[in-house]
Formats: sequence, structure tokens, C-alpha cells
Amino acid sequence: MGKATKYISKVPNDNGVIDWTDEENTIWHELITRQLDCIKGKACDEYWLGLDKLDLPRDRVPQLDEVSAVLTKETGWQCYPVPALIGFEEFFRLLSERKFPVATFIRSREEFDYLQEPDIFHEIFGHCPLLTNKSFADFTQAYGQMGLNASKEQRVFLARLYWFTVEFGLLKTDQGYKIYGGGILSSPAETEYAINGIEAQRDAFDMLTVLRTPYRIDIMQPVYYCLSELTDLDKMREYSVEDVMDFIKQAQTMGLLEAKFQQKAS
Ligand SMILES: C[C@H](O)[C@H](O)[C@H]1CNc2nc(N)[nH]c(=O)c2N1
Ligand SMILES: N[C@@H](Cc1ccccc1)C(=O)O
Ligand SMILES: [Fe+2]
Repeated sequence: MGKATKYISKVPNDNGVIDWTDEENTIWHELITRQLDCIKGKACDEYWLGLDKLDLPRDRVPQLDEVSAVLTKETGWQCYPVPALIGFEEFFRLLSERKFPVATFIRSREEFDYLQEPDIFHEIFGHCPLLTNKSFADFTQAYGQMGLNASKEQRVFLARLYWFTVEFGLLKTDQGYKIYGGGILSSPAETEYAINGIEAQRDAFDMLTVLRTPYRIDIMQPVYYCLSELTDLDKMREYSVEDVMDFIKQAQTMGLLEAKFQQKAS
């Protein structure tokens, strides 16, 4: 499934505790210290609120149970350890049960600024703060539910909806662009690029356009889609399953939009 990861994920012991090495704890310390500075003025308000609630350790990789304790209290979510990228079936099932997949490895120094796979820093620092926000939490669970009942082909389109919201979503606010996508918030390089990159395109979110936009997972995104505020996710949740499946049918009929990136060297 997916590209073979070169990372070895750590297995939690019987008490759910992962034994991180000093080097891994140091990488977490350097990542969180650096990223807290990078996202100043760039992360959305709701992210900062969630980050405060999580009160993540600065000197070591947090244990999943520590993060789950806060998430459960705030929105009924919990972290669920997975080795790396998982298949759609398990992915959608976990989200539908308010279990967030957390890959149990941390990036190497060589990939400090950007890596192609979700590591524990991406999952916990990137996504978990917003899982304390009701709109984001409810949207993510409803998304999982919808994916669970979707066909293989419909899931490919649904993956783009997740990609351009939960992973790489922006808000266009009176104070400028703000980030809510976890895939940006965990990457020092992409945080800067998404807000200030002159070659990045920042368009208004439109469901049909998003469903037709091809993306690559191994590069910084050429286009981002913007909501006006996080509660726009509540409006999106008002779409019935039929509405979304109808959007997918329209997207299939109209075909994909032109890719804004070079095709991947095979
Ligand atoms: C659907 C989504 O866009 C993506 O393809 C899925 C697949 N598997 C995953 N597996 C993990 N561990 N984390 C993820 O974010 C995803 N995303
Ligand atoms: N590129 C993100 C990790 C990521 C991988 C795949 C999907 C989304 C995010 C980072 O460097 O932190
Ligand atoms: Fe992610």
C-alpha cells in the first residue's frame, strides 16, 4: 500500500507506552521549538487554542495517551497508533470512530523541513490541536463515515476533499491567510511557502473544483483552497451523502483539472 516507508515505526508496549530514544526526543524538541516560531502569525486562532489545551511537551515525544486524554475530554477523539500510511478502509473506519491514525515514527534530521509521509510530529503537532475544535472534529468524523460507505472510485475523489481541507486547508481572513491544514502546520518549509510563497496559488474553496484537482504527495502544494472561517466546515457537513456523491458524479463527468505540477518522474 503506498510507497514503502523507509522508517521503522515503534510498537507501543502493553501499557501503550512507546520507548523513544534520546535522539528521537531531541528531534521532537528541535521540531516543536522551531515550528512554534515558524507558525507565529500564520496558524489560525483555533489552532493556537487547541495547542494550549494539549500543552504538548517540548523536550520529548508525547505519549499517545497524554494527547488522547485532552482530545477525549474536548471532542471525544483519541490517538490511534498505526505504523505509517494505512489503507482507505482502515483510515475511514478509524476516523468514523473518532480515532485519529498516528504514525509511530519520527522524521530524520535529513527530512526535518519536509517529509512525504505523515510522522508522529505531523499527526500530533499538525493535526491534534484542531481536533479539540468542534467544527473540525465533527467534520473529520463525518468525513470518515462518508468514506466508509463510499465505493473505491468515490474514495479517490473523497481523498481530495480531505487533502485540501484537513491536510492543506487555508483560511482567508481579514488578517490575511491563516493555516488550518495539518500537512502545512507540521512542515517548517511549507508553512512559509503556503503563506508567502509567490508561486503558490490560493483560490476560494469550491467543492467541485476540489474534487477535480489532482495532487502529488511528494511536493509542496502548487494550489491551496481557502475557506473564510473554520465554521465553514459545519456548512460543508450539511451536505448530505447524496449531495457529495452527486458532486463526485459531476466531477467524474467533467474529468480532472489540468495538473499544476510536473508529472512525477516515473
Ligand atoms: C484519504 C487521505 O487523503 C489519505 O489518502 C489517507 C490514506 N492513509 C492515511 N494513513 C495515515 N496514517 N494517515 C493519513 O493521513 C492517511 N491519509
Ligand atoms: N509534509 C508534511 C508531512 C505530510 C506528509 C503526507 C501528507 C501530509 C503531511 C511535513 O513535512 O510535516
Ligand atoms: Fe495528515
